[in-house]
Amino acid sequence: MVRQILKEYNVKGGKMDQHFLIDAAALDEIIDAARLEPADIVLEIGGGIGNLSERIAPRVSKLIIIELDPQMVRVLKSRLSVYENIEIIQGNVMDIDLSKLQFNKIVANLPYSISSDVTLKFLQHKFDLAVLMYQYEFAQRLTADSGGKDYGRLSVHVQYKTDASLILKVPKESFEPAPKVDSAVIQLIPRPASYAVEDEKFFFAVTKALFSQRRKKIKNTLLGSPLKSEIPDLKDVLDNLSDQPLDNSLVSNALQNKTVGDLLSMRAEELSPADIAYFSNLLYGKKSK
Ligand SMILES: C[S@@+](CC[C@H](N)C(=O)[O-])C[C@H]1O[C@@H](n2cnc3c(N)ncnc32)[C@H](O)[C@@H]1O
Repeated sequence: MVRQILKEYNVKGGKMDQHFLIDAAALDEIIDAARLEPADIVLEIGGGIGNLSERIAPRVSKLIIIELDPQMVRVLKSRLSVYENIEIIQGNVMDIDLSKLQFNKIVANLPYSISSDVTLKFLQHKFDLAVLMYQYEFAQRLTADSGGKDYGRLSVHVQYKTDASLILKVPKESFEPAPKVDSAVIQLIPRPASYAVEDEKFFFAVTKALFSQRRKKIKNTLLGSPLKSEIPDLKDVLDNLSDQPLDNSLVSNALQNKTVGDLLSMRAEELSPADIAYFSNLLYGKKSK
């Protein structure tokens, strides 16, 4: 079906991250995961030839599609003309102010070159649920637990804001043209974190600093990081906190009965998002405001 459409409209794909999902079962699973309701307003990034869009539009009150490629916009307009509830915006999602659009769900087979930036952009907005296709390795990073190589800054950021689950692995053969790598569908459900963060901006800055040198011990990483510009006497602050016991009720199993000094001699990937929030709150108290 999708191959036929590509032929009919003479769409080759390959440029602008254009890999079209041809597996109907995978398309249906994406739709199921979005738990679409008649009142939903869905934002789709990269409509392509409309293979996801045509499954979304009949089930919701409105579908807003942002698509970069004018050729794809023409195909979308031609193929989806029967639906009166679709708004197509031609442009780069990274240049579009999403706060000007009203939507409560996001469904997209994303352009992989902007995976990180567009995900962080989504997380600045309010929405109920997102179902997003990523490159498989990237999807693993989003859902990774602390302790492994996939766990990093992005995992902390995404898991602080949402419950993130990998719901489907999609092999490269499910796309036309096939990309070089496999993909996976992630469901994001925003919710308040179970731990407190005193200052979000500072928490993100600490997280970024912690993972800037993931093989080094935390103390050395921080002292060589831009965090020094936020806390000029960072070395003294860390030395003075060193003997302070961590609050067992706020930190993960890996940090039970440990001191700040013990934490500083660990590596960032050993800290859970809650541990990083706890540590960032400690440092925030020492930051000159
Ligand atoms: C992986 S394809 C997905 C197409 C289709 N939705 C599907 O599932 O088969 C990504 C789509 O995003 C579009 N695109 C690429 N970069 C974009 C950007 N920065 N903003 C909006 N759309 C973009 C491409 O033209 C392409 O149609």
